[in-house]
This record gives sequence, C-alpha cells and structure tokens, in this order.
Amino acid sequence: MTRVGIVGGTGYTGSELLRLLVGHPQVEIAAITSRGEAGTDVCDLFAHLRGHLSLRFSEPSPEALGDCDLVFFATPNGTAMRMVPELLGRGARIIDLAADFRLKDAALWERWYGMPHACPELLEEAVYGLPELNREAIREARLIANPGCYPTAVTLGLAPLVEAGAVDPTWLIADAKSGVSGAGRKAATGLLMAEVGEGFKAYSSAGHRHAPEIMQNLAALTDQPVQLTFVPHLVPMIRGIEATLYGRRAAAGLDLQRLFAERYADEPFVDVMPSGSHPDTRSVRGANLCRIAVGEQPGGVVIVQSVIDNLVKGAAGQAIQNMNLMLGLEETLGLRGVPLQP
Ligand SMILES: NC(=O)C1=CN([C@@H]2O[C@H](COP(=O)(O)OP(=O)(O)OC[C@H]3O[C@@H](n4cnc5c(N)ncnc54)[C@H](OP(=O)(O)O)[C@@H]3O)[C@@H](O)[C@H]2O)C=CC1
Ligand SMILES: CC(=O)N[C@@H](CCC(=O)OP(=O)(O)O)C(=O)O
Repeated sequence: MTRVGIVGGTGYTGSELLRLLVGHPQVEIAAITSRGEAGTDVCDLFAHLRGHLSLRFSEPSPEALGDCDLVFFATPNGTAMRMVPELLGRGARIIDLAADFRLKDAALWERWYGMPHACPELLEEAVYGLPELNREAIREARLIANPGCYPTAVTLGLAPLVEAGAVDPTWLIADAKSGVSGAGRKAATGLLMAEVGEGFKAYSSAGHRHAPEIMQNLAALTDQPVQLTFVPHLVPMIRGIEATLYGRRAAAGLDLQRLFAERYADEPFVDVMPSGSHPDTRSVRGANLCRIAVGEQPGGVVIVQSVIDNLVKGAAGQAIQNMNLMLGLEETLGLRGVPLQP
C-alpha cells in the first residue's frame, strides 16, 4: 500500500480526492491537513465519508506528512511551492493540484500569479500532468503539476487539431463555462446563491491566468506560433465545465471526426462522441472523463465542444490518474466510476 497525504483536505478538490481515494485498492490515506480544522474528525465535517475513513485533520507541516510516499497539494496557488522542496528532500513524490509548477517560465508565473516563485529551480523538472499528452514523463516524475480545470477541457479539445495542422494555431477561441465549485469552497459574496443563481456572465475577459497555461500546452504541439482568445464564464451549476472551441480550417479534406476518434482511440478517459453530438456537463458529473464532439460550419470554422467535471478530470480524478502512472499501477484504478444521472 502506498501512503498518501493531502494538504488542503477541507476544500472541494481535497474532499474529492478523499471521495475517490477511499475506494482505491492500493492507497492508504495517512495524513490530511487543515489549519482551520486541525484535530477534527474528517467524518464530522464530511458526513458522506462516514464508514469509509477514520482520520483527523492535522496542521500542515513537513513532519505531519513526513512518512508519506506521495503528497497531494489541494491548496491555493503559491502554497505548495513553499513546502515542496523539503518534502522532495524527504523522498516524497508530489502532485500539486494548484498552478505553482504549471508554467515553465518563472517570470510569466510571477506576472499572472502576483508573487515571485519560491523554487523556480524546480520548474524545469516538474512534469505537466495531462496523461493524454505526457504519459511517459509522468511515469518517471517526482513532481507533477496537475493541470487547471479550464486548461484540461480546452487542451484536450484543441490538441488533435493543432497537432495535425488542421486549424490555424494563431486564431483559436475558447468560450468556456464553469460551475461555481471551480472557484473553491471559500466564503465570498460573489459566490452566494443569490448572486450566482438565475444569472450567467463572463469574467476575466481582459485575460485569465489559464490562457498562458493553455498556450504553453498547445505550443508544444506545433512549430507555428499559437494565439488563443480565452473567455471564462460562471454558470449557476455546481460541477462542470463546457468549453466551446473555435478554429479556422487550415487543412482542407481532413476528416475531423476520424482525426479525433483515432487520436483518442486508446485513451480510457476521453470519449469522442458521434458527429452532431452536443456533450453535456451532466453526462460527466462525478467521473474522470472528458467528452468531446467536433464539427464544422460553412466558411471553414471548426467547432469543438469539450466537457469535464472540474473536480474530477479537471482536478482530483486527473491527480489520481497521474498517481497511478507514477506508481506503475493500472492507470484506471479507482477511477472507473460511472457518471451520475440525473
Ligand atoms: N475547484 C476546482 O474546480 C479546481 C481547483 N484547482 C486548484 O486546486 C487548488 C485547491 O482548490 P479548491 O479545493 O477549490 O480550494 P478550496 O478553497 O476549496 O480549498 C483550499 C484548501 O487549502 C487549505 N489551505 C488554504 N491555505 C493554506 C495554506 N496556506 N497552507 C496549507 N493549506 C491551506 C484550506 O484549508 P485550511 O485553510 O483549513 O488549511 C482548504 O482545505 C487551488 O489551487 C485551485 O486553483 C484546480 C482545478 C480545479
Ligand atoms: C469558476 C472559477 O472561479 N474558476 C476558477 C478556476 C479554478 C482553477 O482551477 O484554477 P487554478 O487551479 O489555475 O488556480 C477561476 O477562474 O479562477
């Protein structure tokens, strides 16, 4: 059994890690941290875990996590980078669900995240944990940068087109929508039901920190420059991301349905739907799955729709997929759950 620790166990991604890991046959949850709930029985906070887990929250410290083989950070951006060097030194492997190790350029990271990076020397070593792009490197990694939720949906939707030169990579648009759990479990006026319910709006249209992450991903797939317009929206649902993606056709005659079907044929967690489908966030709720449909309108505009559960394929499920690869386990272990319906 692999002993794992979770830093940030009271948040939405931390509790989703718990939900999935209690059913994982090769993992023992050895430590879970919270500064606000240290000493509390996990099941007193999360009644859905009663009968599945017997553990108390502890303060986050290298000592509390010292004998873990692998540590997940489900903490705000800028937290993991302060503890990771010491934990790596103690021999632990790390999966950070936040953005601390996603961008390779420390100056770019500082510009978007508003603080200097605490350990820029680790950025080169960190492996971006999107298995559909980086599977072999993930197997060997000590430190995984788990992708952002929007970058997962958008990158998986655009990657086949950019790799194949099927669209102009300097003209890409991602119109993405997220449920409110994407903003975390913090108390904030803008996230109150009366503020979010029965409404729908864009945010960060002048620039969102996930745009450089997505462009970094796509730039690795082509020799041409990449330019993406990315606009996120907050919709009144709890889980789910839907990204409608637009590109201008570059290679005439290429069968796009076949391109996507072949690209993802061996991927256990990507479902390419039949032409004309409209993937629904409800069809992936609770599951480690990205469903994609590709189509085209007259005038050569390619349209891809990509849906994920932001807490699963967009965060905790993907982190466990990465863990399975790092530990040499079957990639799908603990992740075969069927989506919820309704
Ligand atoms: N929500 C989502 O859909 C997704 C989130 N992410 C990323 O994952 C990370 C976690 O997100 P989410 O679960 O939504 O966040 P939440 O705000 O819901 O939870 C944050 C957790 O981190 C702990 N924490 C906060 N500050 C610190 C600190 N300085 N040191 C140690 N622990 C701390 C909190 O507990 P306490 O304060 O008690 O210690 C809490 O358990 C974020 O970086 C987020 O951007 C990535 C993909 C999707
Ligand atoms: C709805 C909502 O607010 N979503 C978050 C994205 C959360 C996330 O996954 O961002 P990082 O992991 O990169 O911090 C946002 O737009 O900030």
